[in-house]
Amino acid sequence: MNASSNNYAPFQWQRAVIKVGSNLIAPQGNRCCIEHLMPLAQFISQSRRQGKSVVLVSSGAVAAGRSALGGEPPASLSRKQAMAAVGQNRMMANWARLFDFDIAQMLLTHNDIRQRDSYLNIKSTLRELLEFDILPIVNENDSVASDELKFGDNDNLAALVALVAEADTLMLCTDIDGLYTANPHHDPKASPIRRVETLTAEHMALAGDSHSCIGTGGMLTKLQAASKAAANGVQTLIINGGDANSYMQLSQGRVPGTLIQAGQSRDSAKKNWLRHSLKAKGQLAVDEGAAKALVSAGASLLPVGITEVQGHFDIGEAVEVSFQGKVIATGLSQYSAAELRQICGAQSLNIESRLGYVRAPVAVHRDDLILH
Ligand SMILES: Nc1ncnc2c1ncn2[C@@H]1O[C@H](COP(=O)(O)OP(=O)(O)O)[C@@H](O)[C@H]1O
Ligand SMILES: N[C@@H](CCC(=O)OP(=O)(O)O)C(=O)O
Repeated sequence: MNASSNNYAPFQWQRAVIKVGSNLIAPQGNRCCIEHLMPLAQFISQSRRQGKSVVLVSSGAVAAGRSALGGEPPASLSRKQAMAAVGQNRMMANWARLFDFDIAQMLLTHNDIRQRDSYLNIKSTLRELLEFDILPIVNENDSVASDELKFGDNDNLAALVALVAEADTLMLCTDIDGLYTANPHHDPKASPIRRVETLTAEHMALAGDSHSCIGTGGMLTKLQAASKAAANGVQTLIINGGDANSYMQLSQGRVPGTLIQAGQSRDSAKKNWLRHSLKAKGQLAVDEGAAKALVSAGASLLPVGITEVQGHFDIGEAVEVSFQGKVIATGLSQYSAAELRQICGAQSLNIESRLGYVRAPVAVHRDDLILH
């Protein structure tokens, strides 16, 4: 299972979701501390200057808010939620001090990602923020999420954000430099595992709990997140996020910590998902111009090119796109069938006058569409 990182091609990434654990945000479990975040903040700034894009998933709200509510570890869910309400604010203020560009806060629950309409809203918001070069900072909406609405841990949340944000890489920044053969805090003989081609039950069995009472999930949730990411064509790095050397290695194309490779390309993962997991609920017939734009120009489908809407579907459901009776693409609709019937054939500028609002300028966004 162990391998040296030296024999591999340089490490590359273009869009990463970087997740930072509570242990780095508030190491003593009560106050935000900037010390461990400086190297990461510099790495993010430098990567953005090189044209890469980053979405940050930041834990630490509960730990950062603890001191305001007595300083003890939370004894109940409501205490934890109140701590998060205080700490989220502190944490964002801390991040704002580290960057000289705009940052944006996005607080999500599991339900928000599960539900089709809010899923598309999250996706569109992320797209807009990244287009304007704003750094999205995501956390679980701890003060509203009850158990059944919760992700519970930010490693798995970050894996889902990586899919929604169309990232190629998930970086889990923690207080240890990667996966070891056992928890090194308990076993001095533990040795690091540098590269994993395919995660197996054997790897999962190596992962134990967190040694501190600040982090949630320990190594197991990181491997679960990596497994989700790999299945969707996203590579995962587990690194020591407080160590400037990790980022230096990354900027030299080397792999610090543990790299868990993607199981397949992102394109084929997306194709499989759209083809096999989602059943099309309707059909959109399009004119020749729209068909050409989709097939030859890699464009999104605009309402103006739709000539007919068939079936009953809701926002975010899958639809087939056909030209002259032949299915040419499948994608997720930004509008319901009823809405599309009102705006088909209309220029995007006229969506508002027909519907009274504009959810999106396109009917099916290119990122949510595969060609047949
Ligand atoms: N096999 C393992 N390899 C490395 N760390 C492990 C392993 N098993 C358990 N751990 C624990 O996981 C911790 C990291 O997880 P956690 O404390 O939840 O961090 P974070 O707050 O960054 O999410 C490590 O500090 C270590 O105590
Ligand atoms: N949403 C919680 C973090 C939960 C969590 O997964 O924490 P961690 O294991 O430190 O990433 C918070 O902000 O405190």
